[in-house]
Amino acid sequence: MGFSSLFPVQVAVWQETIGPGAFERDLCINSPTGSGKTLAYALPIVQKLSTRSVKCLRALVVLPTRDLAMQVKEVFAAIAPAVGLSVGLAVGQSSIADEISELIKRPKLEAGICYDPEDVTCELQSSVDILVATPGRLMDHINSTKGFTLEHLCYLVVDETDRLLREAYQSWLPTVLQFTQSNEESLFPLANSFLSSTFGSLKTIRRCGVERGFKGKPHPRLVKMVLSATLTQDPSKLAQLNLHHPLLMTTGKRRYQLPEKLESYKLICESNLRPLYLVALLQELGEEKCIVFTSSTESTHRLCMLLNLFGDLGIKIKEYSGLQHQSRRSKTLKSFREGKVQVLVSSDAMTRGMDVQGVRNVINYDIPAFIKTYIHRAGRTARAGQAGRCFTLLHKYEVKRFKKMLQKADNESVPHYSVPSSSIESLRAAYNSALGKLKETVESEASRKRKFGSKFSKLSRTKPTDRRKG
Ligand SMILES: Nc1ncnc2c1ncn2[C@@H]1O[C@H](COP(=O)(O)OP(=O)(O)OP(=O)(O)O)[C@@H](O)[C@H]1O
Repeated sequence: MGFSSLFPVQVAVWQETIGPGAFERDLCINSPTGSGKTLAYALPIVQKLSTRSVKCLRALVVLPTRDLAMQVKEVFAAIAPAVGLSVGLAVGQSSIADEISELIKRPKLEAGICYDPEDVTCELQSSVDILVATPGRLMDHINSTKGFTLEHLCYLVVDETDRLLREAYQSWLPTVLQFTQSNEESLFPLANSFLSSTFGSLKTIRRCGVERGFKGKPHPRLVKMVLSATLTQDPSKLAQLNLHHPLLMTTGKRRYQLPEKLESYKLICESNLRPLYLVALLQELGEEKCIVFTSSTESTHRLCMLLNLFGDLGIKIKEYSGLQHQSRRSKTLKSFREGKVQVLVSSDAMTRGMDVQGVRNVINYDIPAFIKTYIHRAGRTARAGQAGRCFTLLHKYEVKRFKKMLQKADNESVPHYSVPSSSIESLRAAYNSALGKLKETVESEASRKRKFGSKFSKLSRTKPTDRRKG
């Protein structure tokens, strides 16, 4: 990967896993954004699985979004093949059938011998050792994919834990924990005897061990690593993970920590002039890659339209939000990574975990409601020890709240950043004209939607008749 040394969190996790800690405890890792948490868990898992002799699904990494899962898969893909391990992705990017064919190996068709695809006794095997998944697709495979089993799972990583614990996501967590319980408490006692009679089937036997540290826990137990830059320390939430002697690994005394080389600034302006200040700031930042965060998908859409109606700013600006289709979002992200787009206007879809090289600036167009959100948004810059800046546009009445919020991350003083008033004045005419055009665009978009909506409802009303005809 071109890295010459490990980052502190990677060294610490290595010590607790491959080093003297020997994976004896589950790990709760709270380390700032961009500190290298992905490799911190990927390295020991790959190291540990490098000696395996039979291929089966042994490590599962769960992430809240598709883009994030794809990013993490790339990290595993960079190191796992070197030791003969395969990595799979279950995020719903392709059809379920395509995904199944990537994840499950069917027995080879020998000359003259056919297998019955409905025959449950024919041995289906995992094609992957490590699976990176989003909760929804994971549940689809657990519920319906033949041959998909968590029976042999040894490692579970819950990345962006606080985000994943916030929602049930079809009860993926209790389901995974249930399927990795001791076999002695198996919900399907008959399945065990059936499986053992199947020729050549592989079994992982989890027993309630009596060894030191394993009392009352199945052994080999499922090792868990949970991570975030803002990891919850609420015991009632962490209890859902059923952790084994959990060890909290953290960089500072505080739960919230900003990257060392991040500089935070505030820009004070009237609410109605925010777009003007934003454009003036973007012009000052020039060609530098920048992410502008808004508070909702709708305001992301409107702001991006407005910026693009400003006339030729000489900056390529695109929208990235949960309102868009995944393929469109992925395309935009690719262009941003490649530097073909300089500014991304984003809703909180981009807030967590996304790692794009060379993002020098983050702008909070809307003040984040919580320090957690500030940390994750700001953390899209100043990654991997690089310098970065986070600007927050504020109304004067918001300054006090903002200061209080940043104190939670030990950030006492946030300097003012001012843009020259001459820049603001020179943009006024373009702003007024852009506002006029925006109104027209929004109206025409709304009427297109209405037309499409009525066509769609007409279609759905005619569908049963068509079906009857057909
Ligand atoms: N040992 C290393 N040397 C140099 N760069 C590294 C090293 N480890 C990781 N990186 C780089 O650091 C960047 C941040 O890593 P990563 O995305 O894992 O951070 P993170 O801690 O998970 O951040 P977040 O909390 O925002 O998800 C990535 O671009 C990664 O390639």
